[in-house]
Amino acid sequence: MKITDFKLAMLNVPLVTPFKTALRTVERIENIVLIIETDTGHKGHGEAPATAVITGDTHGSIICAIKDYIMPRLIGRPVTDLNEITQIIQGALVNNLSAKAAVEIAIYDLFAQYFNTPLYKILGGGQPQLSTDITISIDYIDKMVADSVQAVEAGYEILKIKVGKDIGLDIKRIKAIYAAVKDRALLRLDANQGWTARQAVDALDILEQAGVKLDLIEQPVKGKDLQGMQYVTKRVRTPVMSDESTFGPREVIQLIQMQAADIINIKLMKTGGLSNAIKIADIAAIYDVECMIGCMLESSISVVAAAHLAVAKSHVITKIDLDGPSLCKINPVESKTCFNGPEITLSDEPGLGIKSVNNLTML
Ligand SMILES: C[C@H](N)C(=O)N[C@H](CCC(=O)O)C(=O)O
Ligand SMILES: [Mg+2]
Repeated sequence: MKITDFKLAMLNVPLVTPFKTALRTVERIENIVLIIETDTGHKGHGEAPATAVITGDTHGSIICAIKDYIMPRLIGRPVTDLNEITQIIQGALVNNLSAKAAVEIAIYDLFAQYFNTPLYKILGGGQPQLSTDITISIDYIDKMVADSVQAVEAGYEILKIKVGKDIGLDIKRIKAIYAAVKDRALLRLDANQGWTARQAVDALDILEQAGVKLDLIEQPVKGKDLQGMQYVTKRVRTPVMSDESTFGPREVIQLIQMQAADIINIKLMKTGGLSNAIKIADIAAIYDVECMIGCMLESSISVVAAAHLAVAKSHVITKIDLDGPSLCKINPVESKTCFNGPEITLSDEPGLGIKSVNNLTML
């Protein structure tokens, strides 16, 4: 099975409700989709969102990196040369991690299709069911409480509450949501770098003393502020998780050695795809550090790739934040993978099990 050609397209899917974090507000998914073609007629699918505020990647940079730097180096290669291909992808240019992720996802899709096996089995097997949390966007307190109650009534048992804009209001937001759902749902917080280290410690002290129990606090301080992450991790009882602080395996090793977080959030769009995500999961397992598998605003193309990885690495990936498809008004992907509220059930079709993708404009 040799790579012969590729197509790029823009995927456009409206969100159920605007997605609001400390960093940005988004109303629709507009992601680049890559379809890699082969001499056997098999097609591999990949996806890259332009999350410029986190990864620095824009639609223009993703298209240019795939079209001009990565894919020309892969045409003619057999997909079974997986390790050589991932080396070429990672070495084709620096940064551009979302573009690299899209290409790697499509290549792993084809690699598993070559063996006529679902990707999670190629990656090590496991039970193909996961249960994800759902994100509650940052908003007025009443709206966040109403959204939280609605999510619980829809079957979600873990809520990821966005905070990080105003520390005083954030404390009120969390207390109000906790009071409304505490017996029915576990709360995770994501400040998306919006607090200082002192603010984070003070806020978590206040919440802990008020009896608010939290599953974790994600990225309380700026991504580059590892000292700040370490300061918070040392002082609060709530587990601290890194997101914007850790992209690739080297950063994960440094963070673990500094004890600057308790948990690592792995996202394919930060690692540049599956090969580095696998390395991070293996490193974390060596150090006995738990991981979350997370996503950006992604549809079920790249989210399903992340889900296959999480199934295969469930011994270390114990927390699931793969709610991208749940936040969308429609699922543009035709496949047997099932998204039913929090439950994700992977298909046993070869590769990622993608039959076709709707809502695409070819580029
Ligand atoms: C969608 C996911 N639950 C999430 O919250 N991801 C964000 C970043 C998403 C974005 O801005 O596209 C995160 O974990 O920080
Ligand atoms: Mg985050």
